[in-house]
Amino acid sequence: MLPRVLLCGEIEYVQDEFKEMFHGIAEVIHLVSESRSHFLASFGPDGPYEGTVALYRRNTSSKLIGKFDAPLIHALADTSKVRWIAQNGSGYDEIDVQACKERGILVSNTPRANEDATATTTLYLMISCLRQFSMAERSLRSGTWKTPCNAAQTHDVTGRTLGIFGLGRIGLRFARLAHAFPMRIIYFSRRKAESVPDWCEYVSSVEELCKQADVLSLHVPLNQSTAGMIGEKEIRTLRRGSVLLNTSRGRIVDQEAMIRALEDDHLSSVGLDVYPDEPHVDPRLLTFPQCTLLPHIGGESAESWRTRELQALGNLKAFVLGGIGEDIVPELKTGIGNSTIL
Ligand SMILES: O=CC(=O)O
Repeated sequence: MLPRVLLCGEIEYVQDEFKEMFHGIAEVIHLVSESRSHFLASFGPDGPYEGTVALYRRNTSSKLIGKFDAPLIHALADTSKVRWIAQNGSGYDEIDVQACKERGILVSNTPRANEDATATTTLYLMISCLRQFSMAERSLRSGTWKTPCNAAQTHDVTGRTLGIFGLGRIGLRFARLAHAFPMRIIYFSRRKAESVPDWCEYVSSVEELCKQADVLSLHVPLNQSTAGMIGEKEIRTLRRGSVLLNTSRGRIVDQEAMIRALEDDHLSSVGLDVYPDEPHVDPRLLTFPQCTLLPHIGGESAESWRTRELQALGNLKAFVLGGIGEDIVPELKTGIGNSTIL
C-alpha cells in the first residue's frame, strides 16, 4: 500500500507536474473536513485520512480546520502517523514548531520562492510612501486630479537612509534594489550577516537602526522574540517624518503605537502588506490617505506561486521517498532523526 499524503490546501499552479511527481510513490488525498474536530477524528481507523504520513499545508486551510497550534499538533501526533508538514510559504507562524519538535514532526517551508516578489513589493511601498503615488492614483480615479496631494510633503528616495531589520533573503534582495538609487543601507539582524556587500552597514541594535533610518523596513519572521518588537519606543526613536514598511507579519509591530504615531505625524506614512488580524484591517488605518495599504499580496506572483508549490511538493516527495526533505525550518534543524517513514 502506498503511503498517503494529505493536501491541506489546493494545488493551483503546478497540477500537471504534481500528478507526475507523486505517481506511483504516494496516494494523494484531499482535505474534506470543514471543522477541526472532523479533521482530527479522520486519521483514525477507516477515517478518510487513515494512514497519512505527511501533509501539504497552505494558510488558507485555517479557515476550515484552524491554525496548526499546539493543541492541534498534539492531537495530530496522538491520532495520526503524520511526521512531516510541508508548508507552502516562507512564513510558518501558523504552525507551532515547538509542539512539532516535542512530538517529532518536522516542518519545511519555501524560503527561496517569494524573495523577488516580496522585495519588489517592499520597493513599491517605499516609493509610494515617499512620493505619495498610491494617494495620487486614488485622487485621479476619484475625479479630483491631484487633490489632496501636496508635493511639499513628498520626498525623493535617492540619498535617504534605509534601515533593514532582518537581512535574510528578502531583506538582502530589497537592500540590493534600494542601493541602486542609491540609498544608504544599514541593517540589524540577530547575527552580523556574512558575505554581504560592503555598502550594507551593520548596526548593533534595533535602537541604532531606528535612530539612523529615514525608512525602516521589517524582514524578520514572526515568533515569540519578534512579536511586538517594533513598539512605542522603537517608533519614537525613528526621526519625525520617517516611514515604516512592513511586508513581513503584522504582529511584529505594535499597531496601536503605529497608529498613534500616524495621528500625531511622528510617522509621515506607513506602507503595509500585512496586518495583525488578517483579513481584518483596522479602519483607522484607512483614514490616513498618505499610507499605502496592500492586502498581503507581497509574495504573490505567478512565478513565485509556481515555485512555492513546486518547492513545498518537492519537500513532501523527498520525505516520502527518503524519510527526509529539504528546507526544514531553523527551529527544527537539530535533533532530526525521528521523522522517518522508512
Ligand atoms: O507571506 C508570505 C509567505 O509566508 O510566504
